[in-house]
Amino acid sequence: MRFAKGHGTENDFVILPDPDGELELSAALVAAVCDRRAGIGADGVLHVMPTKLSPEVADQADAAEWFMDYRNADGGIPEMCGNGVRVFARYLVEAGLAGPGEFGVATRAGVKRVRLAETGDVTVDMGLPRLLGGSRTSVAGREYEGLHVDMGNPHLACVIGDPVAQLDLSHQPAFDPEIFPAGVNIELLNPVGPRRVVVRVFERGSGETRSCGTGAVASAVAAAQLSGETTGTWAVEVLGGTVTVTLDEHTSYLSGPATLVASGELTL
Ligand SMILES: N[C@@H](CCC[C@H](N)C(=O)O)C(=O)O
Repeated sequence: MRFAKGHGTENDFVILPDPDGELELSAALVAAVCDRRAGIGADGVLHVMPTKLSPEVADQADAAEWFMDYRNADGGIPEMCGNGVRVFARYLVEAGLAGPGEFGVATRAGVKRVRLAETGDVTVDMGLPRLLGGSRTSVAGREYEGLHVDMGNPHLACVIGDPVAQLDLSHQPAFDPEIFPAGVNIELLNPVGPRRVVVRVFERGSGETRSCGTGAVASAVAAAQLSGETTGTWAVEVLGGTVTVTLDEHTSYLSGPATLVASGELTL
């Protein structure tokens, strides 16, 4: 099986091209590939499928030739991955499956338009975040309030007073299973300047990651709400670098680097 490896601000992915839709991608296979000791190691898998051969998104085939069938490291199947779609776009262009410039990618959260800039950054139109009220988490015995933000996938974005650099995110933070019956991605953030935040993320199905694109947008939304703003551009510092989030009345955009680092043959 051919593979490539890539990352967006160190949110890393194994890319599995499957142009004929032949790969049986079980949860066990995904978990084995993502294993950082016995596999290649990654936060998730980007399974590259022709949209028209993928029944769950075949209705998107007119707007997007390729479907990002994203899987979490534990084999779970989430709706969307913001950094994943940027790395997916980079792969499509480098593999000659899409022309440079702007195009659509099919996802379980609908078609996402991506744009590759000459600078190397990839921008994705992430759609309008949905604000669904408040909830709480607790990390190592400390309770935090947050905002429930739906980015296609669920987020709880918490602006906190404690320095995020000192948090212990080695265990799953608690959350309310009545509000998040399918689990949730949890962001903890400190505003550190005008429209600038530092964020740590505990991802559903992957644990703490060094970046999360949907989480970066959810974090910007939470920071914006705190400062009484609804539009503008936020710098979101994550462990793996910095991404940019722009909020406007109709949608949100996520921009940052997306890089391929390896390719080869997988023998698992
Ligand atoms: N890293 C991703 C989000 C991946 C999915 C998430 N773990 C979930 O289960 O919803 C991103 O960049 O958005």
